[in-house]
Amino acid sequence: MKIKVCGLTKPDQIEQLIDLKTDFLGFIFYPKSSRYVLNHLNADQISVIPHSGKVGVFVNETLENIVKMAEECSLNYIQLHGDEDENYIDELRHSLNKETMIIKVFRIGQHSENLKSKIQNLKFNSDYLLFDTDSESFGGTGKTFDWQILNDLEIAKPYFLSGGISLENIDKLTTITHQPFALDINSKFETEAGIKDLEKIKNFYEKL
Ligand SMILES: O=C(O)c1ccccc1N[C@@H]1O[C@H](COP(=O)(O)O)[C@@H](O)[C@H]1O
Repeated sequence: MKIKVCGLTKPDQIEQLIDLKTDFLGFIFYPKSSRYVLNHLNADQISVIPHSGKVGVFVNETLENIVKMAEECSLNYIQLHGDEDENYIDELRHSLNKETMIIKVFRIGQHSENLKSKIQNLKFNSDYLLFDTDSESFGGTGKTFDWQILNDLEIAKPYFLSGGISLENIDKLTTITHQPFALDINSKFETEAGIKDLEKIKNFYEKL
């Protein structure tokens, strides 16, 4: 199973994660987040990171800004973490470089009764799905959702599992029938927002 480490802000930590063969490096491009990458790194610094799994996380951002950031930062994946609809994704697809993949997020909360029909009716114009816990801040809360909900869905795309994944709950992964393509870890592996605890991440790799 692949691993994405999200919310990166520090060049030395990015280097260490590359040495650990981390599959995806996640950068938050949501200005309201405490992990907003452009407060720490500029576009050139992100662009030269030697990795083919650079993911930019956006929340209800304009198409123009996403395309600009994708180009300037040489992003390989765009993670749409807001309320972007299928028309928006179609437009984005046509505006992005052909090699750039799109990950559409479904935030699962208390009002997710119609999630099943939403997923079943999708045109699936994204390349990947990502399931995270819903919250007012959109993500990065460290809270999990009930993973059993996934057992009730037909998931027609490879998906990232996210939302409060930690060393403590990773054992429960076996209760999910359709296994994730990748695990997305973030706030449970930090000493403070945007600063990763590399020892914890190494333990996580060993536990998998
Ligand atoms: O991390 C953030 O600050 C953030 C802000 C807004 C949208 C998404 C964000 N992060 C994403 O949230 C999930 C889960 O994180 P956590 O493990 O619950 O802390 C992850 O996909 C991040 O990409």
